[in-house]
Amino acid sequence: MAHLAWRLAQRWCPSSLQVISFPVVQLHLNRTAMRASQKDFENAMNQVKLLKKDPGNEVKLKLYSLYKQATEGPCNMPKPGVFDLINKAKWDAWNALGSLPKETARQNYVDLVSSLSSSLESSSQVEPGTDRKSTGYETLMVTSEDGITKIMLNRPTKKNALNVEMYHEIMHALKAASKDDSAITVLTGNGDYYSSGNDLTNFTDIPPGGVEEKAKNGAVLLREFVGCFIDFPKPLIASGQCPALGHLPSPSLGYSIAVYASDRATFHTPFSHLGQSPEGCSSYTFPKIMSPAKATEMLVFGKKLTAGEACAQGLVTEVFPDSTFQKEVWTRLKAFAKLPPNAMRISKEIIRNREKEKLHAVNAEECSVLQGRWLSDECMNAVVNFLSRKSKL
Ligand SMILES: CCCCCCCCCCC/C=C/C(=O)SCCNC(=O)CCNC(=O)[C@H](O)C(C)(C)COP(=O)(O)OP(=O)(O)OC[C@H]1O[C@@H](n2cnc3c(N)ncnc32)[C@H](O)[C@@H]1OP(=O)(O)O
Repeated sequence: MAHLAWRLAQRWCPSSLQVISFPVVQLHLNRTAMRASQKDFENAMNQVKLLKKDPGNEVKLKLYSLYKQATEGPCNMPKPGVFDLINKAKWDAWNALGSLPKETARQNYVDLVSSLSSSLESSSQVEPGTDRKSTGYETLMVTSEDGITKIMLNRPTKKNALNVEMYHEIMHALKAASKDDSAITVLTGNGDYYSSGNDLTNFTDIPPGGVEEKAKNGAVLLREFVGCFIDFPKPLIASGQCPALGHLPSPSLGYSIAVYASDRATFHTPFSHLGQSPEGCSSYTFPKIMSPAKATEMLVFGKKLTAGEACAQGLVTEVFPDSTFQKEVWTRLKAFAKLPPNAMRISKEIIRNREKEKLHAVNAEECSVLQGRWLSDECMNAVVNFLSRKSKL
């Protein structure tokens, strides 16, 4: 119903920019006479994150375009290439709003969310505290409270696999967190996986330059992504209650000053299974943190570690019982966040700085090796097997 309503709602009345009358939408016409405040807008953004059912791509595009129009005004970004399907769809949706005033876009956004909320139930499955200050990301929930910026991967139905958009959004969120007034930053995941690593569908949309161009772009993206972790100036904590697979564990484990895991969490870097090779500087940091022999088991043979094993190996700082995980970890984080922020920054700097150059060099080398791996039959077969539902990890 909401879906249909919003198809109709997209037919703007050019003069007033109000929506054409339709039962569900009509309910909101009275509200369009009012101006949504910034607070209403922020509340609506939070509400979107709590929707239990996915409202579908069409509505999500509408929400995206209204959000962009409300916050940035008319689209003046260069149009993405035809093969960049997702970004092109987003660009088209935003551009279609033309010169719609920011205030009207804000009001329409609030009305759209209100209509969705009344037809789709709100979720009760998100972690506490996530509704306080979300910031319009598509794949993340970012909140900032009590001196802590929390970046939560938020594609739970895809086990928080990192699609290209998520790579970009994490980089953006890290850059924003490095400048905000929080003392510490926490990286976590929503749902039953901290992350399932690189989204294997990233391998599917091949640009005009073919797989070679795809692999080259992938290596550039990965290098930049890992570089953001290397350069991140504040204390960064990875907090994981559930399995962490592949990609994200390595950069976030290697550069976090603390890793908290529940006794349900596992750590798995199955690079060889996928015809790939270590990344996130894990080829350098893991043998240093663990031992070369244990790192080999993990990075070459893809041995999965329990949280307890990872803690014994020094990859994880501390393991908490699953039932009390959130409470215990957040009590601790809140205490840390009260420490003098500059002192923490400087302490992190002195620990990490002498390694920085080395880490950037390792990152560059790993990305270059991976670029070759992505073109190999071993890697292509593994991806095809997953995508054709023949294999899972
Ligand atoms: C040239 C490319 C450029 C790319 C850009 C840069 C890339 C940098 C890459 C750096 C190297 C990274 C290495 C890694 O990350 S290795 C790890 C890769 N991950 C995997 O192989 C995990 C695959 N997933 C699974 O094995 C299982 O899904 C899992 C065990 C995680 C969970 O199983 P479960 O049965 O509980 O759940 P489902 O399988 O039903 O999953 C639910 C839906 O989520 C989708 N899903 C899950 N993980 C991924 C993934 N990694 N990529 C894409 N999609 C994923 C799954 O397909 C289901 O979707 P549907 O509901 O639509 O079926």
